[in-house]
Amino acid sequence: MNYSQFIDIRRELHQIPELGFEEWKTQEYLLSYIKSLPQQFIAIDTWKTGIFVKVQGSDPTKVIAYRADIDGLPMEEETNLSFKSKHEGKMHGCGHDFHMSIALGVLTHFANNQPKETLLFIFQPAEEGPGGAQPMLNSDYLKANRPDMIIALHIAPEYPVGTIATRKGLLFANTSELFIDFVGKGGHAAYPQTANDMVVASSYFVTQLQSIVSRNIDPLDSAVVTIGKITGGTKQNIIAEKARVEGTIRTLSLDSMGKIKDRIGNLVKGIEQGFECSASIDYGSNYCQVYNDEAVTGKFISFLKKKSNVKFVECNEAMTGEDFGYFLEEIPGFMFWLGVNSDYGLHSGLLNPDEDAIPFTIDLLVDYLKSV
Ligand SMILES: CC(=O)N[C@@H](CCC[C@H](N)C(=O)O)C(=O)O
Repeated sequence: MNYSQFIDIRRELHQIPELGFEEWKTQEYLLSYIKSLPQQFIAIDTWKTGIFVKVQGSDPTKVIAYRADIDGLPMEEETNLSFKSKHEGKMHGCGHDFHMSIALGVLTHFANNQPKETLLFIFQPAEEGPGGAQPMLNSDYLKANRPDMIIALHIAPEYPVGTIATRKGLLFANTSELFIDFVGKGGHAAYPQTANDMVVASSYFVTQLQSIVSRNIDPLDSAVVTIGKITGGTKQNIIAEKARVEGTIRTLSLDSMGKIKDRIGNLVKGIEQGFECSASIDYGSNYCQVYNDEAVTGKFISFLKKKSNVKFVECNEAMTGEDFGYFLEEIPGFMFWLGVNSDYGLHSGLLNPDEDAIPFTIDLLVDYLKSV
C-alpha cells in the first residue's frame, strides 16, 4: 500500500477543519476519496455530514464497526506548518484529521482485499459537540445495520509512536457542558452605585465554583469543573450588564455529576440573591462515560502483546469525554489511545502529532480486523 497518500490526505483534511454538523467540505472530500476506491465490495450511505461505508465480508459471521470522528474545534492554529488550517478560528486540534486518514487507509486495504467479516466504517460528525454519536445511533441506517462489535481510537500526544494505551472497563469520564448567563444592570463606570456589575458577579461565581470539587466531592471519586471561556461587557468604561460563563464538568460517577449540578444550582441562586441579578443555566450536551467491554478489550490487549512493534500500556481512566461512549453502551467494543508524540497536547493550537503513527496504525488495524 502507498502509505504516503494517507499522510497527504491527513494534511489536506487538516487544512479544512469544520465544526460539528457543518462538516460539508470534509464529507465531500471523504466521499470523493471513497468513491475512487474499487466499489465491488463497498456500499456508501450518508447521514447528515457523516458517512457509512459497508465492506461486504466474503463469509461473514458478524459486522465489525470502526468509527472515526470528523469535526474540528473552534480555535486558532498556532503552528507554522505548511499545511496549517485554512479555516480561520478552526483547527483539527484534537487529531480527528489523523482519525479520518487512518480510517481511510484501513478502508482502502479492505476495499482492495475483501475481508472475511463484514466491516462498517462510520465517519461521525460533531464529537466535540453537540454530539453526533447518539443521533447517529438512532438513525434509520444504524437501526437497520446494527454492528456486533465496534472500535475507535483517539490520538495521545503524550505517548511515543508505537505505543497503544487502553484498559478494560472505564476509560473516559461522563461529561456535561455548562453555560451560565448572568444579567444585571449596565451603567457608567464612574457611577457603580446606579448599576449592577455582571463582571463582578460572574467572577465571584467562578471563584466559588472552585470549592465544589475540593469540598463537595469524595476525593477518591475524581471530578473536574473547568471554565474555559468568560465573556461580558462591551467597553472598558461601561459597567457590564451581561456576562456569560462557559465550561465543562467531568466525573467518573453519575452520582458526582448530579451533586456537582446541584451545587452549581445553589451557588448560582446565591449569586442571584447576593448581586440582585438573574442567571440562567444551560447544561448543553452531556456524554456518557466510555466503558470498554471487558472480553473484547481483553482479546485486543492479547493481540497487542504479541506484536513486537507495539508497546502496550495499561493506562488509567482519563477525564476526557467522548460520545463514542454511546456506541459502547449498546455495542460491545473499545476505544484506545494511539501514541503520536507531540510536545503540545490535545486542544493546543500547537498540537503537532507525528505522522509516522499513520502507516503504523493502518497496518496494525488491518492485522487486527483480519484476526477478529
Ligand atoms: C477527546 C476529547 O477531547 N473530547 C472532548 C469532548 C467534548 C465534550 C463536550 N463538548 C464538553 O466540552 O463537555 C473533551 O473535551 O474531552
